[in-house]
Amino acid sequence: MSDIPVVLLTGFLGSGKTTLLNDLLRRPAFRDTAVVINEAGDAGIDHALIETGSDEVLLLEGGCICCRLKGSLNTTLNGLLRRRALDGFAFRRVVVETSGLADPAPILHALIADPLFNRHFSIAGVTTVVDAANFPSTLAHHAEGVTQVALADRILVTKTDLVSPAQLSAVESEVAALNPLAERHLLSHAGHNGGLIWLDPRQEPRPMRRRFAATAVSHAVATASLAFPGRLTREAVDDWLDRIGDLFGGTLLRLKGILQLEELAEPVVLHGVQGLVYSPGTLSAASGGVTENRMVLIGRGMEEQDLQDALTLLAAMARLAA
Ligand SMILES: Nc1nc2c(ncn2[C@@H]2O[C@H](COP(=O)(O)OP(=O)(O)OP(=O)(O)O)[C@@H](O)[C@H]2O)c(=O)[nH]1
Repeated sequence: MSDIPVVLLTGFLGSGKTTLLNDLLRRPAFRDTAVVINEAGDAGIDHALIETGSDEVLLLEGGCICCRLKGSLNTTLNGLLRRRALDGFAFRRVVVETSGLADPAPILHALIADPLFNRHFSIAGVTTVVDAANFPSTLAHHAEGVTQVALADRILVTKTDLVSPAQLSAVESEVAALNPLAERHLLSHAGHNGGLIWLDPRQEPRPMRRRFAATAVSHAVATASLAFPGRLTREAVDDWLDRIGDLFGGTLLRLKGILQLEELAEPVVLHGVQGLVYSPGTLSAASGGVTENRMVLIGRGMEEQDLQDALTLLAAMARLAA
């Protein structure tokens, strides 16, 4: 997979996204990063990153590219590709800082649905910043805050310096309940850990900590994951995707999988968001050596048992085809 990896950086208003980004952009290892910023209502970002720049795309000191979101994200990313071809703006990865009020699901959905995006880019994960000091009130009042955590591959808890150990532990429990599988990091000052925004570029779903994990969580977000042996046919996978599409429709927020297909030596990566599924390609043996099947499902407003049943069905199909 030689596409340009794109990380979505989400997190509620004021959680510390820009602080982390500023830190990331100062690191030599991230010189060739393009940053897309959703400007809507984000006055602070102007000061922090683009200051007086009136151009939509700005070459930052140190070599990173900073770009304001104009129109859709897809248009902006394609504009970046054009600038790369015309002006030689070289970049090898993209971080998209979403607005603090954004639900990442429709953003991922729009990217996945765009053939042009899939030709040039691939989704390298969702990093969500959680403000330890304000998380309880964010959860109580803003549904976007729930989805931002539920869909994350990596969660960075900021402002741990502003809360007591008991408060922090309550926040950690809430976060773990919403998303038991995401990698979590506690930051005492966000700016010192910007590099954590970036996920493992292998773009695979995170390894399962347990062979089977399914959790009923608050806010009606359920997560289930399964690692299972065997090989599947393409037809079996299509059939399973049709079935879970009929069953869950838009309530299935996210699907991530690595599947071993009968026809292919290397495992196939699957991404799905709100009913739409795509495969960015195969995982080379060099980038992980995954020999089993892995699937993660995240849904909203459904029974945990439904997700478990869907995964059990897929595992049964693999056994039949093995
Ligand atoms: N004490 C403390 N302050 C932090 C930490 N991380 C960020 N801040 C502060 O929190 C405030 C908001 O940080 P930003 O980085 O602007 O947050 P943001 O998520 O980009 O905010 P929006 O643009 O509104 O979505 C700033 O004053 C930061 O200095 C942290 O870990 N500890």
